[in-house]
Amino acid sequence: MSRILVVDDEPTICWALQQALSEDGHTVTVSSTAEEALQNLEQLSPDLVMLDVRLPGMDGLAALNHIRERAATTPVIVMTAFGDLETAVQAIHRGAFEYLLKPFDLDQVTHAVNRALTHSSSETPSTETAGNVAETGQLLGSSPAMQAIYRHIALVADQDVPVLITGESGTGKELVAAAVHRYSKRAKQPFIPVCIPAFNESVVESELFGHARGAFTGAVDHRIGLLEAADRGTAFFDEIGDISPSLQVKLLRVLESKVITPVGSNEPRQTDFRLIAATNRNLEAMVADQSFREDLYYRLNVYQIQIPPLRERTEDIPILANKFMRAVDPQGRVTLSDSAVEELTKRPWHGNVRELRNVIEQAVLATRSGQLTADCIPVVSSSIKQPREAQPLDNLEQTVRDWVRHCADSQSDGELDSGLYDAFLETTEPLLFEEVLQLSKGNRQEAAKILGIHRQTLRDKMKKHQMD
Ligand SMILES: Nc1ncnc2c1ncn2[C@@H]1O[C@H](COP(=O)(O)OP(=O)(O)OP(=O)(O)O)[C@@H](O)[C@H]1O
Repeated sequence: MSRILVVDDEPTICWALQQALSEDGHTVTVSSTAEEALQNLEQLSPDLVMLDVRLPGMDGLAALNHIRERAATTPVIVMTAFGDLETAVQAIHRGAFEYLLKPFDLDQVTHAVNRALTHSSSETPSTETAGNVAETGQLLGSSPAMQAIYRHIALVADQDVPVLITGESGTGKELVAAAVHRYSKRAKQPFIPVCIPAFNESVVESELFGHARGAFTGAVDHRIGLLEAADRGTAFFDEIGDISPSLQVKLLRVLESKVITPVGSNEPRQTDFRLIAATNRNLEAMVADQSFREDLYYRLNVYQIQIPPLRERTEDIPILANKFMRAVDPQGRVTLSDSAVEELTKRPWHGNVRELRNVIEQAVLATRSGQLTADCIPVVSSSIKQPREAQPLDNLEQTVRDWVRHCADSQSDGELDSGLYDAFLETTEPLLFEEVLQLSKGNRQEAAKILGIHRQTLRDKMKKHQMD
């Protein structure tokens, strides 16, 4: 079958790989250093190299460069137990076929090996890199979950496809989006965060699409919108699950055509941005209950990166906590005690890394000694509390939201006709009055008092709704 060269200094890994791959009929040779592997490369002429990153002497990434120079078409699977974002990106950019995280199960290995052996050389990732881009907003964490995220970022960065990042609030979605941009071919162009729900309804279109001079009072000049500002770069759409049905339609059109028309203009303009979207909502469920357009969902969700909540990767807490401490205490006067780490690991962190950062910053600023102990950690330091149980009011709120969306959806272009307010009152007022009249045992005066309106107003409204 095939000749496979395994380069790893851990004898148990070499043994396990040798057993599994020989069983599949491959001939396996093992080297414990990169130098030895490179010496034997030509003679062995392997069909595949499996290369560990941390090796004594020359490391795996440096060895990868030499392997690519001497055996350009031989696929290389890079393996690591200590992955960080830079390693993952470097491995993929230097032409690794796959990036496997240890510990791996043997099925995973067999699958990767088979794919690598049957790949066409065009599948090998490009070795062009976006250059050594500055490490701003560094992503930290060494948990398996974070390492898997580094791998996703490395694999998708250069592919220029839309990415959907999901995860609870404060898990680092924007940081991941920025990293995808930073390692992409668009890195030298702008990264434009766009949080549509944060805009006032009246300005959202001019913010997104720009406006022509004189389009409305105060529009003294032509102004380009955020989507045009992102031209040749990346637009990051935060909170995508919270945009109105009519904007969903407009956005879909822009994504399909890559053309925008500024408000008050009839000159469409091309814009070529890469789309990265993020949400803390369950978009699949929203598609199922028709509150999010299915066609838009498929357009956004070409590659998905899910970020688990911090409470599911508590291994990352010490490194994050230390980083946040240094931000407010650059001289390193305060240290983190074991009891503090233990306390931090127990917390539910519903506000995730953002909440951890706030707690740590407060604790460092409040501490009088050189050490943060468990009792220095503020108890409730964030407004984000345990999600409460669903209340009847939540259903009411949801019903109102669904009703508005339903009205918009029943219009072909998602635009709402006027008269929504009256239609809403016509549906809801009779129900409200009925319930309150039941409470007051039919006594209208009492009902009006409960409602907080005048008796005559109640009578008029009941008449209007033909409630006699
Ligand atoms: N892995 C990480 N390493 C270092 N800092 C992190 C990490 N994850 C999150 N942070 C920090 O936590 C804060 C929140 O991150 P970010 O804004 O990216 O979260 P988000 O998921 O986009 O939040 P939201 O859903 O509320 O918009 C930021 O200060 C960010 O720098």
